[in-house]
Order: sequence, then C-alpha cells, then structure tokens
Amino acid sequence: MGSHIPEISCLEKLLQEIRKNSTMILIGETGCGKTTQIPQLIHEQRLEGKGCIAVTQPRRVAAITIAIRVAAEMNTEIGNIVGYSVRFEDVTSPRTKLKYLTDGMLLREAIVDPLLKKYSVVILDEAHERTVSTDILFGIVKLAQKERIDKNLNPLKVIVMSATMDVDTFRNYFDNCPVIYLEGRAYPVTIYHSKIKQEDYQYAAVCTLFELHRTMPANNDFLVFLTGQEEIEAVMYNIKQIAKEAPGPPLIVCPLYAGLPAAKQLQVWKPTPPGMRKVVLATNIAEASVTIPQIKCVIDTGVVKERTWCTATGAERLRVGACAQAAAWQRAGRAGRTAAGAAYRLFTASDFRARPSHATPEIVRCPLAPTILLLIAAGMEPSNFPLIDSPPSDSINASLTLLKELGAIDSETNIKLTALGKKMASFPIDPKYSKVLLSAPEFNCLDEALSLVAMLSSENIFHTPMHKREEALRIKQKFISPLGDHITLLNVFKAFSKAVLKKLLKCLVSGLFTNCAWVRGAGQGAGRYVTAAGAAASLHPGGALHSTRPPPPAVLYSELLHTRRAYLVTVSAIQPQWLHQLVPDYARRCRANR
Ligand SMILES: Nc1ncnc2c1ncn2[C@@H]1O[C@H](COP(=O)(O)OP(=O)(O)OP(=O)(O)O)[C@@H](O)[C@H]1O
Repeated sequence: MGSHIPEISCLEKLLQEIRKNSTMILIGETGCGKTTQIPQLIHEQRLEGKGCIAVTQPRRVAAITIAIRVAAEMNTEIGNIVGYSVRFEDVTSPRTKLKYLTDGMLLREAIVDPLLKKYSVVILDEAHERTVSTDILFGIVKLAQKERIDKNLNPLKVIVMSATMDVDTFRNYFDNCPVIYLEGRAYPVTIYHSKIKQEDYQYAAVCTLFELHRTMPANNDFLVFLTGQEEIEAVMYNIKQIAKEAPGPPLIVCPLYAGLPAAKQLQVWKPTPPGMRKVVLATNIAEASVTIPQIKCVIDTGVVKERTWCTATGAERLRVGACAQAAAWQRAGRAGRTAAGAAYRLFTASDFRARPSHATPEIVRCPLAPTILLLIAAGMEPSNFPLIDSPPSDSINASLTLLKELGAIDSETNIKLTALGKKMASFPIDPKYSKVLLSAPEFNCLDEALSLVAMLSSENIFHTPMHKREEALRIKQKFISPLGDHITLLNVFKAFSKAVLKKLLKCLVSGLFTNCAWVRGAGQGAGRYVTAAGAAASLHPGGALHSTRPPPPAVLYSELLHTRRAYLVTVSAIQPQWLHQLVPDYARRCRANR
C-alpha cells in the first residue's frame, strides 16, 4: 500500500471478506483508496491466482491515470504487472495481472468470451455512474459467475465499488450480497453553498475563482466543473483576460474534456511550478475516480450536459441541467485528496437538498441498438437479460426493429444474428455506421466512408470559440461543399491529409536536399531543370509531374538518370523556400553556385 495514503483500517477484516464472498459491495468515501489500493491488496495476497484482476472505469482518462499511479506505487513499469486498456490503446502484456480498463472495453471482451475466463476478479468501480456499459456488465458478471460454477470452471469474484451508490438497489440486484463500508478516509473537505440562487453560473464561477485566487497561497490549485468544450473555452478566455490585472500568483489554465487529445488531457497531471496556481476547467470527466494532486478548491457549478433520446421521434437531445447529489459529492471529493480542501457549490443548500440523489441511469434514456447488438453477439437473450433497471419496452422494440432493418438480425421475435450482424458487432462503433462501412465496397467508396465515419464517430471537429467566432466561420467556409455537411467534413479531412503530405515532403527535403532542382527560366523548354550541382535535366516522361503546366518551380528527385538525355526520376514538387528554412547554409551555397 502507498505509504502516504490515508489508511484503510481493518485491512485484515476486509481481506477476510474478500476471500469469503464471491460478490460484495464496497462503499468508502471519495479518496479513501478504493480504486488504487483494493486491487493492489488483492494482488499482494495473490487472491487472483492464475487469473487477472480487471478494474473497470466509466472514463478513459481515469483508467489511464489510475493505472499509471498504481504502477508507480508498485514500482513497476506501466504495461507490465499493471496495465490499462481503453479504446484504441492497449498498454498490457502477458505479465499483466492488474488491468484497469473502461467498462466499454470489458464489455467488448465479453462478446468474445462471455464467461470472462481470463479474469478471476472483476471490480466494477464507480457503480453509481450507471453507464450503459457498467449496467450490462453487472448482468454479464452475474451470469458468468453462475455458468462458471455450473461448468466447474474457476470461480469469478465480483466487487462493486462506489462512494455514493444506492446500496439497497444494488444489494437486491446482487442477491443480498454483503456490503462492506470502508472506514478509511481522505482529508476533510469543507462544503460551502451559495447563499443566493446564481442566475449565470459561468459568471459566478469566474467571480468565485478570482475571489479565492486573491487570498489562497500559490500552489493551491483549483478545479472548476463546467458542461462542455465551448463553455470551457469561453471561461478560459475570460480567466486569462482577467488574470492580466488580478492580484494573486500567476495562473496556468488547463482545459479537460473528452474531445481533447489524450496528451493534452494529461497536461493536467503535470506538477504546477512553484509560485504558480493551476486552474483546471473540466467537464464531468474529472468528476469521479481521478486524483489531480494539489487540487485544494473545487468550484462546482452544479450543472451537467446530459444526452437524452426520444424513442418516438428518434431525436437525441443535449440538455444542460442540474446534476444529482451523488455527482456533487463526487465533485467535492476531488478536493482533499492530498491535503484538506474545500468545495464551493454555486447553488444553495436547499437547491442541493431538492435534487435527486442519483442521476437517471443511462440505459433508460439512451438509444439501445448498439448495446442490444452486443448482447446478441455475446449469445445473450435481450429479453431475459438481468438488468437493474429495465429500459422502456418501446425503446427495446424500436432498437430491435432498427437492427432488423439494418440486416443485423433475422427477425425481431426470433432473434438471431445474421452474418452481416456478426461483422457489424465486431466494430466498436454504432451499428448504423458499421453498416455504412460494410456497404462502402459495394459503392466503391471505402476510403471516403472510413474517413467520414471516423469523423462522425468522434467529437465535433468544428470548434467555434466565442471570441474568435468570425475567424472560425471564415475558415470553415473554405471547406463547405454544396453537397452538404458530410462532404464538408470529408473536405476537412482531405485538407488535413494534404497538410500531412506537405509535412512529409518537407521531411524528405531535410534529408534529400542535395537532390533538389529548379526550373529554368520561363519559356525555354518547359519542364527543363537544373540541379543543385549544376546539371541540366528534364522530368522523366513516366513521372506524375511530367505534363503539369506550368511546371513546378522547384522539385525534389530520388534519382538523376542518364540515358540519351538526363532525366529526374521519382519527383515531387517542393516550395523553393523550404530549402532556406530547413538547410539555410546549403541553400545559400546553392544560390551562389546557380
Ligand atoms: N495521482 C495521484 N497523485 C497523488 N496522490 C494520489 C494519486 N492517485 C491517488 N492518490 C492518493 O490516493 C488516495 C486514494 O485514491 P483512490 O483513487 O484509490 O480513492 P478512491 O477511494 O477510489 O476515490 P474515488 O471514490 O474518488 O474514486 C487519494 O486520496 C490520494 O491521496
């Protein structure tokens, strides 16, 4: 166990319970050490035997940062005994015994092996979040436990963890399994509520931040919860403007949202230099599980952006609304992890009390076709599958009809995966998009479909910061296609690829600069070039640029071939100034020689 970590008392008793029970619920305050310590404890005692320990997290940033932390605590390299697996990134090896992974990844593994035979312990963390994937995993592990006993396979131990879960509901679901309350605690977090209702939470967040900034010593960092990228950008801009005049230590402002590239997300975990203050502006991806050291103050706007779906119209709605009490506790729990801290809630205490204790589970408000397809692929019967909360039956029926119409299943009543459905289930994307990809060869457009579906499956690529609205719209205009937004997206991707190709050519120049040639004066023998060494040569007639008019002013060639005439072979157009930028001395020498 990490020595500086608040100690979980009664470890022996806890171990006994873990040994004794095949399923248990673990409740412990935020920061008490559930996520980082319990899996280590199990591994130290080798309770996993020949199998592995899986620890699921609803969010990839949590899975990655916690695995890195645990590897460091165990003095091992990440990817060795401790690893992580998130979509598009698997940092594990055959030696990995402790694997942190997103719930979505474990669900994907369950399609191939519904008994999860590789694992002897599965820890489902942050159970209160009730993501669709975690909800389905509850059912998968329950069924796997039973079937492994029936088939005389090694037993599967299941531990469900959270700081803020609805214990009765879970206990009922898991056949009255024992509930263990961990007594360890993190540092105290003082909670402050706003005295009056705040009309503008962004404004209130910025005011609170600067009020605290004035008085709090440097290196006491702040974490502000907001609802999305654009809001974060707007608040970041305002903070940076105000910080120019405001008293207090210099500020480093770091955004943290799902669409941010992973490397930029991890910047948040870089230690703040002495004498400065870090302000992290995050969506709810930083709400549970993560520890950002040095966060002393959490500013909670009390809102969240939630996606809901209407079965009748198929319309998805993004709505900003009040977060549940559990979310507010989790947010407060991000302070007080490495020292005492405080949470400033920008809503009143009575507002807090009026809120539901937990958010509506995702499975009740989201399109289900992707999940149902996964269940069928894992050999489960959607109508009998054990769920804590069943989605509305019209939502299930609508999804089955959609899967039938996509050609993934034979019929809505006698549900069997078709050959196409099997392929569709193997893509980690919405079945509507996997159908597009699988149809693309027929329409002879696979390359384009791949690029487009990749873009449609990720975050919005168009970013319109409030203070640069005009500029953003002007730039977007360049890519607009009269055929509509899909082709506009593709235009952006093509321009991006072109930009990468340009970089590749520049990179070639950095090594092959002695193989440059310049077109001779206009008019005389189009396509005639002179090399850096002064040789005259033409573009080879078999080359791609041979008939380009006017010929490129400068080229890079791979070979100077002498047959009856001198030819430049394997040639690309370059910009003459690249040479000056990349190899200035050589460029000057060439110019003098020419
Ligand atoms: N990256 C880190 N840097 C510094 N300390 C850390 C880090 N990660 C964890 N800790 C320490 O370990 C403690 C336990 O963290 P852990 O994530 O295991 O708690 P938890 O009980 O799972 O919390 P939560 O319910 O919020 O997920 C933290 O309170 C903190 O003191």
